[in-house]
Amino acid sequence: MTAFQSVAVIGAGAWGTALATVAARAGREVTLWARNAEHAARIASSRDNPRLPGVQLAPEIVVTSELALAARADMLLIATPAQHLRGAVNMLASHITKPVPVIACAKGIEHGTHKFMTDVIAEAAPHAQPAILSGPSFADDVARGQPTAVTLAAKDDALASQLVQALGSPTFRPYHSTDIRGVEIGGAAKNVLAIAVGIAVGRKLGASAQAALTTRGFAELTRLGRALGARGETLTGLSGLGDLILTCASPQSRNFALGLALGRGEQPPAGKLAEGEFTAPVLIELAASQSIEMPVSEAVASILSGRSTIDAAISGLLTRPFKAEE
Ligand SMILES: NC(=O)C1=CN([C@@H]2O[C@H](COP(=O)(O)OP(=O)(O)OC[C@H]3O[C@@H](n4cnc5c(N)ncnc54)[C@H](OP(=O)(O)O)[C@@H]3O)[C@@H](O)[C@H]2O)C=CC1
Ligand SMILES: O=C(CO)COP(=O)(O)O
Repeated sequence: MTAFQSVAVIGAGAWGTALATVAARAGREVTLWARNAEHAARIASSRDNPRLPGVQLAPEIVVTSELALAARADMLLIATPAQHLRGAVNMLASHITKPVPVIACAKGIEHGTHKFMTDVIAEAAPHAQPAILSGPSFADDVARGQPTAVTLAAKDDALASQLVQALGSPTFRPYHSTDIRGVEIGGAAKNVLAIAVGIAVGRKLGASAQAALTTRGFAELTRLGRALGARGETLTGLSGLGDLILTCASPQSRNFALGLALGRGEQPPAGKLAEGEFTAPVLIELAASQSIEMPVSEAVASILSGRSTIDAAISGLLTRPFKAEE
């Protein structure tokens, strides 16, 4: 028996829809909230979400645009884009009058404030118990019940463990942790690094370059993580190295796909959320504030902002002074 019988997922996108399926598979009573009433009604009747085509939503999942209805759940999963998470939690705040786990499922760092998702939750909803869920998990794979493992971190280890029990199943295996910041850094940075690797592949630099760039990207992710107090086992775990490996190796990743298109000189896929595009500028601001070098992320930010061409950025990385590996 779980302490959390009912789950509400806020944000009926690809990831929110997949997470609703996860919670239903785990035996929870599930409500999926969409901000748009028409979108909610269409999903409720068709059981199909255009943001996750080909996946039939389980009949027992309630789909609504009524926030008060969703907010009644024992635990809330926030699956909006990272830059919109504050807005969503602000809307929920008046409904959260007692301690309720609010799990950030978005991967990013807030523009302007440089805040990570759980800090945004804490600010926007003081009664919330913030947690973060992140790891190598494509929504389509998860929704189809393919085996997936992620990290779920909360400040309190017992709470993290209870949340794992509430959501876990043989095909969705969350590992609990108390290293909230370490989990958040991995999920945010990997999206930026995936754009870089996608560019390299789009430029046909070869599999060796793809491996080198992924590895050196992990080195800078680790540098920032250590500076912000992340644990080694988190950075080398599912939410760090695990998600980086996944996202840097497959065009199924929208961030990798964005980089691939840029590298090929093509238009990026339309209407697809690539969080790394939004995270890049704030990630390098954060790194600079910690005096941490993140050359790969810097290159991505300069390409995306138009400050540098792809060829100049690649040349800049390849002509960096030789140094000891760390
Ligand atoms: N897709 C994936 O494989 C995975 C995604 N994630 C993370 O999940 C987060 C969401 O991504 P994903 O679901 O893929 O993105 P999608 O683009 O598929 O969906 C985003 C959802 O957020 C909603 N939304 C947008 N703006 C707001 C807002 N201001 N307030 C409330 N809801 C809003 C959208 O509503 P509307 O439809 O009305 O526009 C949409 O339902 C990202 O941070 C991503 O990194 C994590 C793991 C896997
Ligand atoms: O976070 C994800 C996989 O873990 C989804 O990756 P993209 O956002 O790059 O599609």
